[in-house]
Amino acid sequence: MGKSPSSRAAATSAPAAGAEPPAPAREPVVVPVVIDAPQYSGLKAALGYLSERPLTPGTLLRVPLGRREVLGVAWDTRSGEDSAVPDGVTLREVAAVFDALPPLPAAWRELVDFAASYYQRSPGEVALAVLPPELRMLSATQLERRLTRLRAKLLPPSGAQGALPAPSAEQAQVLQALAASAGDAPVTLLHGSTGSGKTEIYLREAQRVVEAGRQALVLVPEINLTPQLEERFLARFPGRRVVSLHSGLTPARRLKHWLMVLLGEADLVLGTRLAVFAPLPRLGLVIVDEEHDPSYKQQEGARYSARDLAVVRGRVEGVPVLLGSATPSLESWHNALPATEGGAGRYTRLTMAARIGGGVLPTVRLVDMSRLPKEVLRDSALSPALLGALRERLARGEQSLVLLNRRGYAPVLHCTECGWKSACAHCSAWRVFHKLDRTLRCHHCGLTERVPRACPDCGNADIQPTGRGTERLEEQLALALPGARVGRIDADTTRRSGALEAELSRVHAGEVDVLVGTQMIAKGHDFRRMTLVAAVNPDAALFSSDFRAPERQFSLLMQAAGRAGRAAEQADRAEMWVQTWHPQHALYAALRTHDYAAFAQAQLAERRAAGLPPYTHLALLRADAREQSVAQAWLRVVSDEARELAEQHQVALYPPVPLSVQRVADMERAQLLVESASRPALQRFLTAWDATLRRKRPEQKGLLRWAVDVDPLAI
Ligand SMILES: Nc1ncnc2c1ncn2[C@@H]1O[C@H](COP(=O)(O)OP(=O)(O)OP(=O)(O)O)[C@@H](O)[C@H]1O
Ligand SMILES: [Zn+2]
Repeated sequence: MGKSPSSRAAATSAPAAGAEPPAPAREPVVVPVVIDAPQYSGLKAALGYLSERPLTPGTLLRVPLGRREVLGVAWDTRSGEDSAVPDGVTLREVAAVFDALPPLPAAWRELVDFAASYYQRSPGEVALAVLPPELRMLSATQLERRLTRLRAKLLPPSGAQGALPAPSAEQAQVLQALAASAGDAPVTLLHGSTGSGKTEIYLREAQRVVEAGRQALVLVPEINLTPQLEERFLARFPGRRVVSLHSGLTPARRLKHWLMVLLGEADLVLGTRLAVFAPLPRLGLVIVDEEHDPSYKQQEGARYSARDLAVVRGRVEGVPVLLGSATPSLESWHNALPATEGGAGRYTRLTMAARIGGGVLPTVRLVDMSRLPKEVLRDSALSPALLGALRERLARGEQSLVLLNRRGYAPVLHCTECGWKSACAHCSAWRVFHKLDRTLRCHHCGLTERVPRACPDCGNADIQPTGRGTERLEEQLALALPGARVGRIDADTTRRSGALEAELSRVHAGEVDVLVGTQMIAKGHDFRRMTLVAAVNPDAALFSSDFRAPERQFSLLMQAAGRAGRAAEQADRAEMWVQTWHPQHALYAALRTHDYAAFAQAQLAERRAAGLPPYTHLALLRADAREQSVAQAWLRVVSDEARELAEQHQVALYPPVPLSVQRVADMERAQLLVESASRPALQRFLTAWDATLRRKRPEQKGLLRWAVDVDPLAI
């Protein structure tokens, strides 16, 4: 290799082995660069910048934009495009090139391009949203300094590995099947009961890949919720580098971890949805734990599904993808059902029905609340029978978990005199009463005020809480079970960093008898002393207008039930209690028998009959404005404009409607549903419609923003 500065520069930016290093160029060339430009700004494609030498696609750089200088990524020249400077066009020059970093891999750019086109955004918006924010702040020199420091501190990781548990018979079968098919890079759905030992499968699969010199990517729903899982991974890879990637890291840490990934120094990446874009140069396997979890769907900006992108990534890179859950999403279940059973037959399905150690799943008990005398329910959310069962656990020194998916003390305060209620001034929602700091808080916009001493409308001093949240439930449990150590885990008690870990370790250490909480505690945790789980008020989801509500509720309850009886010796006395006014409901019947397959079959039949996903494909066009009529008017205009286009693509457009929580932070929200039997047809329609959306946007005075949501979670 030559020693002249220009050939050194060319060599650093040269593509991987095999390709000719580009000759030092004298004429400046045009480099396509993607930058963070939101969709509505009208910039969809890459921008051209001048560079004195060709830059490998994937190179990070800084470019001028207006009066600012922004971070960008050199992008691929599309076939037919010329890198010569076009006549009569003035292009600006690249401001700085991050030569010290390897370019982002081609597979990474392909994934970003796919996500941008599928979710109707610009590649730049997707790319910049998934790069560590800290990168934007750094100059090339500062980054180089960070890299030097990072490399100096990269000591070989140490730690000794304990003895591995011998795989159960089912685990052994699954491992064998996975090893046999790995070469075909399949997508596998691992349907394993709660406590069947799915994590052990992930660990061993990851180990196989890492030992072969490749890297494993493991996605989890919310890393902070499961510190236990991170520890298990760390403990299992001594001498290897396990790196976490999620938005809870400090900016400096997130950059450091991301750099380790890009430099190929990380053997295993454990991360949340944004980690699906981790630029691993030697990827060998993608695992998606709890693949049904709604948090895999990004809800703002580029609204991507990390689970779906994981599958795309596997295809792009030719590596296996393993999706795991005790309650798979109906989409994945449908994909894994063989065609002979009415499914799509796209994924391989592997099953682990038994719990580790041979323990059974908890007995499900339904308490018919409609039979209880009114007096009983006036003061307490807890039926006498459930209280009795909790006392039994206390007497035996076992733990219980009480689930209520609503935080705060009471969802609303009301005046007993004039009927005033604690509405939020900025949202179409009630403000929740939090007793601890005596505040009324809006869970949508965050507006927080002291509880008024008297009714703001009539001055009556008697204002009362209606309904109950976890804070009130905790108080009632402490009263009803004297001497019991009651703990609570929800978004309020865990705001302080480290608080969740502390409370969870108290639970694991047996210092809590009854744990109250929201869905945060219902999933993933490997509690060893829990023999009772109770859902206090789960009925609301039965009558929701959202077609996914039953699926979500069933999965939540089944996951919650899975926290009980995880230690085999206690499993036969483990119980899941459900307090309900509708004990006959089919959802509870399926829960009683732990029959996910039957529930899925019934739901899929309903979805097919109603023309809902996975049998049709949906997208939402959302619009926000100060007034509802303005938002809806714009939706109507762009929908009218698209009438012919929709017909041509066999896509149905529904009338605009307000969102179920119509106003949030003084913003009126409306949406329009787009539906098609064919995914490609929907894609083609959305791409063609995009021009209309941009053209019509400035014509609508008062429209604040709009966005397309492909495969929306809720409609
Ligand atoms: N082969 C094995 N031998 C002994 N113990 C095992 C084995 N496999 C897993 N375990 C233990 O069994 C327990 C349950 O396993 P794990 O947490 O992986 O279940 P899971 O399938 O992920 O459940 P969930 O879906 O409820 O999270 C854990 O404590 C784990 O350490
Ligand atoms: Zn509000």
